[in-house]
Amino acid sequence: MLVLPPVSTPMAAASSPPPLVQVADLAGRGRSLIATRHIKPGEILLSDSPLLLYPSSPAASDADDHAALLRAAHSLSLSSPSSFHQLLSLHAGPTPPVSSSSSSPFPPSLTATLLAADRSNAFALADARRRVSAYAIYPLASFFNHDCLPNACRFDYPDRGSADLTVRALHDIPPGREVCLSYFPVNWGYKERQARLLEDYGFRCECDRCRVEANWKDDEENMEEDGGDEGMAEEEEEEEGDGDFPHAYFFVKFVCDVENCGGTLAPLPPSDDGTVSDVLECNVCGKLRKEGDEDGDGEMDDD
Ligand SMILES: C[S@@+](CC[C@H](N)C(=O)[O-])C[C@H]1O[C@@H](n2cnc3c(N)ncnc32)[C@H](O)[C@@H]1O
Repeated sequence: MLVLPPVSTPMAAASSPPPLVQVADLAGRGRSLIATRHIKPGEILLSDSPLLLYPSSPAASDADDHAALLRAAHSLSLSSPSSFHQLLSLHAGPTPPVSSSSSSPFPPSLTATLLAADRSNAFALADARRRVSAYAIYPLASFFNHDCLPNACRFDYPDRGSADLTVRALHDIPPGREVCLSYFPVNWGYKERQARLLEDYGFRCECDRCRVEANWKDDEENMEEDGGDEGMAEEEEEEEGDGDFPHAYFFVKFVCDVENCGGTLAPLPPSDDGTVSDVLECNVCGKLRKEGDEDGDGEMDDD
């Protein structure tokens, strides 16, 4: 991939990007984050604090969440007009059905913009029991585009009293390559992913994985949702080769095998002397797994 020059967007000028990624405009993808140098597995690409944070709960309806978002945005507009302006400069995709406009402190068009920006950019934060406890919008992490086979994933620790987010590389990333997250658990099937991306983010995904899975029959997709390669016997995998499932390696190495987890595993950050860790951590359940022990039995697997 080309090494792209930095683009001087208003956002890039307002908050200088951290050194490992820079904002660039990519055709058809808008603002994007690009690696500025070779990145090692597990390296922390950025740490970001929320621009806006509002509470939620498993019982909250969309109307409750919208009201909480608008209240938090209103406070921000009063306490920090520049941060509020920054919030309004984030990408705003499709506007969700406006359920709380009558109680909004903003005029209808601004309310719609805020709800759309929230839908495209908010990250759900979960408590220790993995229930949604808040939503947060981050000034830099909002520039990560989506890929169904991401090369980075986010970690957050709200149960430690922090809403900060860090993003770690899953594997080597060459300079100039775009860094992408998955906007939802990577084990979702093709149709579910496409529907969510269109409805909430307003685009059709044409990533490498989607191009392959667009040609799958329904039963192949079900196999992936049921655990993908994990449900596939090793002999079958060898017989079929990787032609129909070229991303099998990704699932084996980077998708957490804890039941109902769906998290992504990233290596722990490299040590101070730059040595890459051979321990991977799940960004949802926190499970640690040694590289080469993909079946999780504590023994090194054979090749
Ligand atoms: C969180 S923002 C990412 C930053 C955004 N590109 C921008 O210009 O600010 C999400 C939006 O980025 C765009 N986007 C993200 N991933 C994409 C992809 N794989 N292909 C095309 N557009 C994408 C969509 O418009 C989506 O609603």
